[in-house]
Amino acid sequence: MPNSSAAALAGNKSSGEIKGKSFEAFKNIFKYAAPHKLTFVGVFVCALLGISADLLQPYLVKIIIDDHLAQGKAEFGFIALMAGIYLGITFISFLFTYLQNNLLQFAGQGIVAKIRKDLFHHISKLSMSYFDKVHRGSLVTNVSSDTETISQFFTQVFLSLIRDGMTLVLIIYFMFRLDTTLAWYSLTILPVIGLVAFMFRRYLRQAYQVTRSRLSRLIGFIAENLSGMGLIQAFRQEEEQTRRFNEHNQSYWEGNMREVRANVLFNRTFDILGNLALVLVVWLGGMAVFHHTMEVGVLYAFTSYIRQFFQPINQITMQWNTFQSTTVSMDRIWKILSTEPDVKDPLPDHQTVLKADEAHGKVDFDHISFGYSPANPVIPDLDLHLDAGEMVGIVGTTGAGKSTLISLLNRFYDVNRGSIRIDDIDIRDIPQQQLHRLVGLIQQDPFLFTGSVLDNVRLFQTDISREKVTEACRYVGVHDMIIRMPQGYDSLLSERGSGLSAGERQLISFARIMVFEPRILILDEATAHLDSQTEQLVQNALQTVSKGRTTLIIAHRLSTVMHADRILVMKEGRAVEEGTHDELIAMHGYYEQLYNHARQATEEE
Ligand SMILES: Nc1ncnc2c1ncn2[C@@H]1O[C@H](COP(=O)(O)OP(=O)(O)OP(=O)(O)O)[C@@H](O)[C@H]1O
Repeated sequence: MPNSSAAALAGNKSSGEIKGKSFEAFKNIFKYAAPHKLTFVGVFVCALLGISADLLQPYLVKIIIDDHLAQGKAEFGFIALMAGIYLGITFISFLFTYLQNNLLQFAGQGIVAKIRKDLFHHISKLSMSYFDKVHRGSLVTNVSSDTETISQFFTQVFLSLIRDGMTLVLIIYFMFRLDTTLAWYSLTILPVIGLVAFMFRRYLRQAYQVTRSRLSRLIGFIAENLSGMGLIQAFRQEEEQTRRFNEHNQSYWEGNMREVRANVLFNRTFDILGNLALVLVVWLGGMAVFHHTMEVGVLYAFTSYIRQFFQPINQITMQWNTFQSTTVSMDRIWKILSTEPDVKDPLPDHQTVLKADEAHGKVDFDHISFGYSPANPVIPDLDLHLDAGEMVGIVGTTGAGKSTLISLLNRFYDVNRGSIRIDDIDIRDIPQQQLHRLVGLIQQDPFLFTGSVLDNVRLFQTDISREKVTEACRYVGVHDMIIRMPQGYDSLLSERGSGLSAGERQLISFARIMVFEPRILILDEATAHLDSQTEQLVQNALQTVSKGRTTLIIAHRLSTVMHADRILVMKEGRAVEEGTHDELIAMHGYYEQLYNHARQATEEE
């Protein structure tokens, strides 16, 4: 995964450019560590004390052997004192290692929690055009596993660099202190270690990347299947999907096994090298002891150090993989954090305040032009004006640009040419938060959050009272249904409100409108999925909700818009006809064709 993503991220840029970008990402993500500077100093001090205590132990035994036992001095008091000091050192090592781990976790988790918070907040501010381009699944990966990789960097890689780096330096120091010649001999093994580490590193990285990419494919497959479960069962695809799942599962298992085998091989090779070094030390040191040029205690301490010498090297090498995936994760996260939204709030001195309770709701689309790619306009030129409180229906063929018009009024995108004004104020001059309080949107499939009915109606704004919510629900005719639920308004709705019918979900979204009272109301195919009986219920609610609000209704079913004050007929991004239902029928034009077509379909049904 890291490699392919890095490649995707880099596109066809030169490696110099990529390195520059990675460095920038590293620098910026590292800024998150700045507030934890003191904690890191604490980690460093604790690590130094913990490791020193660890490495003093063989030295202490050396003193006991050489200065006392070998000299034939068997002073019980002294040995007991040394044993006490040994125990004390063990306790100090435990204490500082414990403190160092806790401090590092505290800083690491704090850093990542802040990155995750900023990332989520930033993503929620990005424009719709961004979500058109980016796969949502990869954003989920960014927020979950990329931040987790960064967490591993601060808690594991960083720890390894500090702890294992210092251990190595101190071991080398003690070895040279004990016997310079034997220390030099021991270090001859270093180039071999370097070569083995280099060879394995490449192989391990490849194995790791393969496993990661197979895992994300497996996760993607599960997510896709869960969201399409209804369709899978309806088309009896269970067996086929299980077969495909097994393929993904098997391939992930194989990748994992390859990674495990490579890891075991690498660790065992290191063990063999460690034992070879030990044999070398015992052989050379034994000879020296035999010829009385070295004390037995020195040989004991040396063998202890050489045993400990390989572990930190092994650890640092293993962390290299995590370090590489961290670079990729930091790149990806920084790429998101540095993305500017296309739709921006006005600068403070250009802002115009338009509060929902003070606005009239007059809307003007002044010769607007828009295309998702500017070269390919979906709406070439549209001029539409809505009076305050007017209800306008928009009909037209699929792809005529009706939903696009709504997205533009909500400022999910900005127009390429012309302007949209509410109460004569360009919507680009209104802060987006105010604009979204002014304009209420009801979509074909209303989005319900996991939470109680109460919170879904008031959108988790606890300052809105239960009474206000109940009143709104009564108003739109959904109260009776809610109180029949086991916990009434406190009943928990599952993901996207899957426990409710389409009509019930729609009525709850109408209640939201009543609670938030926007001046302008937009319904985008709000009744498309409803049977005619439920549609009637929703129509009644609509009459209630739209009273006194400027309302824009997009509908395929002409019955939904027939009673609007005015109907606009759109074709290929242009308004081709306009008038009341009767006027449009009298024109014998495109609307009449749509109407006759719809009537024929109803009769056939
Ligand atoms: N996010 C997008 N990115 C690129 N093109 C888009 C996007 N959304 C819509 N389009 C294109 O813009 C055109 C207008 O789409 P729009 O959804 O506004 O039509 P519509 O009239 O609402 O259609 P329908 O009645 O089927 O919902 C279509 O050609 C569509 O393919």
